[in-house]
Amino acid sequence: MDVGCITNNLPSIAHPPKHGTKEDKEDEPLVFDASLPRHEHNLPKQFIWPDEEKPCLNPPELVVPLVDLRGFLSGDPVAAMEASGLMSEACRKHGFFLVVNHGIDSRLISHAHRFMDDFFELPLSQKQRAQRKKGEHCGYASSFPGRFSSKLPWKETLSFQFSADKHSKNLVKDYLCEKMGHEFEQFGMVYQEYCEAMSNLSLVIMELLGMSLGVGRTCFREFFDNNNSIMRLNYYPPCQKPDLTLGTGPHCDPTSLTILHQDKVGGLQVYVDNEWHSITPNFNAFVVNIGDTFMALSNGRYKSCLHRAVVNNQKTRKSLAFFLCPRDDKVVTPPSELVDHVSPRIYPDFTWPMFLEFTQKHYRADMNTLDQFTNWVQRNKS
Ligand SMILES: C=C1C[C@]23C[C@H]1CC[C@H]2[C@]1(C)CCC[C@@](C)(C(=O)O)[C@H]1[C@@H]3C(=O)O
Ligand SMILES: O=C(O)CCC(=O)C(=O)O
Ligand SMILES: [Fe+2]
Repeated sequence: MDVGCITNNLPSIAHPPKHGTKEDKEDEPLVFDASLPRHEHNLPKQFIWPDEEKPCLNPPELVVPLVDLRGFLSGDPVAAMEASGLMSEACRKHGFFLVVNHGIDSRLISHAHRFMDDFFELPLSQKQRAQRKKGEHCGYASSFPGRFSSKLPWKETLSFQFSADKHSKNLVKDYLCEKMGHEFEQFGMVYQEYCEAMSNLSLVIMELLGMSLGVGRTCFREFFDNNNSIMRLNYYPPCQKPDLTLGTGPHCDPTSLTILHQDKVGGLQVYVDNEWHSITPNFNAFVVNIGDTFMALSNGRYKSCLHRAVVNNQKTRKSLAFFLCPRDDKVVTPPSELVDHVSPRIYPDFTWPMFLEFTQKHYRADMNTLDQFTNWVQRNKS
């Protein structure tokens, strides 16, 4: 896919087409309002994915390595070795692992889920106070009609920036209050606290990843110290034809590391050994996966893995995804220990803002994003 795939002006489903109508109305912007009556049996064609990408029924469950952080967090060197070894095995194969005993208060996680319900159940006009603008990654979006001309995801999202810089302590809260109004002060505070917890957990994981790659505990921790990350709330309403569409299409995360908490409904799937596998929800665990940017940082040793989200016809599904990203001025270059004549450089130097702009303005992230970005960087060099 290239720039041509990104277009806009789609028919509305805010007033669902009458049953059986062939053509949707082409004259209104598409809005996807979960509060609409869910009698819609004929999905608008833009939500119907090609046969080769439609979800498969009852995929096998992926046995995901479960990394217990308790020992490492209490300073036990043997536990640290065990944890980094488990991560190494997972990251060389499919890039996914679970972390438990992470030290994050379960009440904070529950509040974050509850406030998601409060937000996405608001009237559409209120959610649109935070409407995502064309070319930007923050804000409220529903199925991205303004971005893509087909294969629309069956979801609503709210995305916002988190900065670990000490001068940006209230960035999340201030953004959400500015967009939604000061009655969202508590909403903003919960996600400010949640993002701080995610950032701290990311740095712990980066220490273990550094150890597992033999570059030491501080290498990646320092690289992501003042991270400038993205928090995304994914809200997947029930769909009457869940076998025809996807909540989030197949992709590798372009970011560095994703820490995801999914609710008990389930729907995350990972492509391993040429087959889709489900990841069973576990409230006490975060699902962690390597992204494209960390794959480049590791000079290809660790894999950014293809995954997607399916929907169902009974229950709304929610997931909270924290996408770790380096500070804007950091150059993504693998540590020298990971580059030699046996393992030459695979990807060019880049900064995260360059890669993010590529995904927001030039290319819809899928399973080839990093390779397409590499080609784009090289074409724009000459
Ligand atoms: C940098 C990002 C772009 C996306 C959000 C974060 C990390 C994951 C990316 C995404 C989820 C991959 C699938 C396609 C996408 C358009 C989506 O379905 O939301 C991607 C996000 C985006 O470009 O908004
Ligand atoms: O909702 C999920 O389980 C996965 C979402 C995802 O992969 C993403 O937002 O990048
Ligand atoms: Fe993802």
